[in-house]
Amino acid sequence: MSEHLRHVMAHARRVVVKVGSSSLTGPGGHLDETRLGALVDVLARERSGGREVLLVTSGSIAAGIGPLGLTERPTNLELQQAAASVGQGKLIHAYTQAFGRHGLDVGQVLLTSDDMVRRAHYGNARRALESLLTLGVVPIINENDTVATDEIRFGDNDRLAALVATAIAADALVLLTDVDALYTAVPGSPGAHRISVVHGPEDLGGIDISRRGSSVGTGGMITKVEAASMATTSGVAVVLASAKDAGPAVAGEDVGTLFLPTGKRDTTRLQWLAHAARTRGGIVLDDGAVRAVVSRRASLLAAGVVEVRGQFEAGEPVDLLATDGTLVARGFAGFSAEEAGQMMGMSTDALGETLGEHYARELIHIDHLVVL
Ligand SMILES: Nc1ncnc2c1ncn2[C@@H]1O[C@H](COP(=O)(O)OP(=O)(O)O)[C@@H](O)[C@H]1O
Ligand SMILES: N[C@@H](CCC(=O)OP(=O)(O)O)C(=O)O
Repeated sequence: MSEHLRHVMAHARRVVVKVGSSSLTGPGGHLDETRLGALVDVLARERSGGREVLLVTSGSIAAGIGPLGLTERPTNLELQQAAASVGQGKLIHAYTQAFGRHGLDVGQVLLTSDDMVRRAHYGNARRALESLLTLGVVPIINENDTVATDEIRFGDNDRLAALVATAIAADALVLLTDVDALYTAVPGSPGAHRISVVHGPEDLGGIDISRRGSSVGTGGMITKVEAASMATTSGVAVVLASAKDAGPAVAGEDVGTLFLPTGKRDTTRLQWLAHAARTRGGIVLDDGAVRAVVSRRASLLAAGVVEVRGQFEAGEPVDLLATDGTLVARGFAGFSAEEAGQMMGMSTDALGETLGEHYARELIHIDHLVVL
């Protein structure tokens, strides 16, 4: 049924593939080089077929469990950092060797959440990835778990993979895991059946994704569905499939679950604003302003603002909230928090008369806004 939709995958030129810990490590907390090698064979074939491939790989912590003599995935941060330090070395060594057998070089890219959250860093990470691709190198990306702290870490690579895919304007994102698709309920439970295509958020109502995933993975299905939604709203097609089905999934065969793109590709600046930006403040809109911004795609005028929260400077990202606290949009503020506080509730004419001509304009221009 979904075969004709899979051409999105079959024709994708730039593909981000993410593989989970449970698909790369065995029960004793050691890397499973056979499974890793099988994945690399698929990716190398795609590369020689002319596609650009980036790999986001989990498994640093899981692959450090055995070598450190631990019996299970550590829960405290210091041990996770140590396991990641040992495991990441083993991971990159295994990938270097496996891709090397195909005559391909790999480049290790370890990212922290700051690299995605701060705009200058985001641009820097994007340029580094582009440069590797231009040079024909396969980027092997993971979170920098050894220096990540609880406060700043992504924690799961599903979201990181979606951010990477949008940042480098990939055509497709393939999430490989230990289950063969998204199911309507926990796989194996009565009546649970595979979902072949998700056209948009409306197809996800009533699906049970609450159960935690494997003992070595972190996100479970929740973070995968969130990552898929993040990527598809930015115009990136997503396939969720078993790592065993990596070949057919990347080739666009009817395996796993295809999430069709729902949005168009925004400029990178607006993608960053929507998904990665960390805000220091918010602007609360009355109901009319919410309708204007969300439904009519109008600029935000000071007249529709009822509260200004936190501190921000002109040009910084801010949250736009409804009066019930719902996040409805994000934008680059046209004025600082202090100025916005003085301007709120005033018509454009009144702003010009009381504060001066400089203030007689929108608080956030539509070109600097993304509706969420
Ligand atoms: N509705 C669902 N459909 C498919 N899998 C689900 C669902 N709900 C929960 N899961 C669980 O999500 C797990 C995958 O998540 P996780 O273990 O974090 O994978 P990874 O290590 O690949 O990131 C599956 O093993 C499965 O048990
Ligand atoms: N950066 C961590 C990834 C943790 C993670 O997301 O794991 P998973 O749920 O298996 O994708 C690691 O390499 O262990």
